[in-house]
Amino acid sequence: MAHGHAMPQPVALPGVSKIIAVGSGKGGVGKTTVAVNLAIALSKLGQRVGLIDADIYGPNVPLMMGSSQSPKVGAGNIIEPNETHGLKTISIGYISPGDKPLVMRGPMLHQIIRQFLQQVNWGELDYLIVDLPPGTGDVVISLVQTVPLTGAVVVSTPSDVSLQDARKALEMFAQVNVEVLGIVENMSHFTCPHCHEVIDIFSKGGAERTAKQFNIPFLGSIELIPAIREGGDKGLPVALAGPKSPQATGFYDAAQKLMERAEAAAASARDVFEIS
Ligand SMILES: Nc1ncnc2c1ncn2[C@@H]1O[C@H](COP(=O)(O)OP(=O)(O)OP(=O)(O)O)[C@@H](O)[C@H]1O
Repeated sequence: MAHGHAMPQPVALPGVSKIIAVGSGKGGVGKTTVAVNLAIALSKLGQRVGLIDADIYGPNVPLMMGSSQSPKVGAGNIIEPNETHGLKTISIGYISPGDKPLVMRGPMLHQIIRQFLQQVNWGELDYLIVDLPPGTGDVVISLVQTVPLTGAVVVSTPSDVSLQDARKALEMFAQVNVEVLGIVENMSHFTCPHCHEVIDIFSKGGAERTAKQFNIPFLGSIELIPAIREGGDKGLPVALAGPKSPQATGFYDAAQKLMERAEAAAASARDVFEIS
């Protein structure tokens, strides 16, 4: 380590075994929908799961989770996360609700991310999922400076514009040394409920091809289904219906694959730690 002003070293959160960031590059591709449903699927598969809404400017997790209580702050300024649908969650939306835009500088953003990680009473968790904001890497930098990440999931639609941004997200994670555990293709195709014809609204298969090209696991595709949007708007994500629900199976398949990848990544990180 060089002398002088050393970069802050990330420190693991006691009790939290894996931290996974969900990013997309492009907004509106369903990143929060995927993060929330993956988190619920993991929890229904027996994992203890927390969810951080790291989108400070446009927090959507409270609406999608149907939770809005202000979190309690206890001794030592420790924040109690909201417990909804079996998950522990924190969002700036719980603290500053309403539609007022939040204006803040970079250091404040960094501070909030640190607080969400270190000052929330997460307890024992198998997975802490972090829903990243779309766009630039500010929050990712705050994250990697604060805690060691197990890896990231990149969400994209199959359209070329979305994939172009997904590739940027892949490069960003590579730059900060975060392993991408997989790509999820969202809004993959639409099955007409009347004629059962499959319509590829945003094209199809592009995310899988991108995954192959970058040698990254493909975690699966999620159909464009009105019930997924309705579930999000009502605060009752479709994954709550369990793995057998036709609308939720895509999320459960992706959650299973993610668990395998995350276990492998966590195990190899432990090996490196023990050797060094
Ligand atoms: N597979 C899907 N089928 C139907 N609707 C979907 C699907 N995925 C997402 N949506 C809907 O698309 C809209 C955008 O999704 P979401 O808010 O999750 O995107 P996002 O990428 O997190 O956006 P941003 O980060 O820019 O706020 C929401 O209304 C959501 O319910």
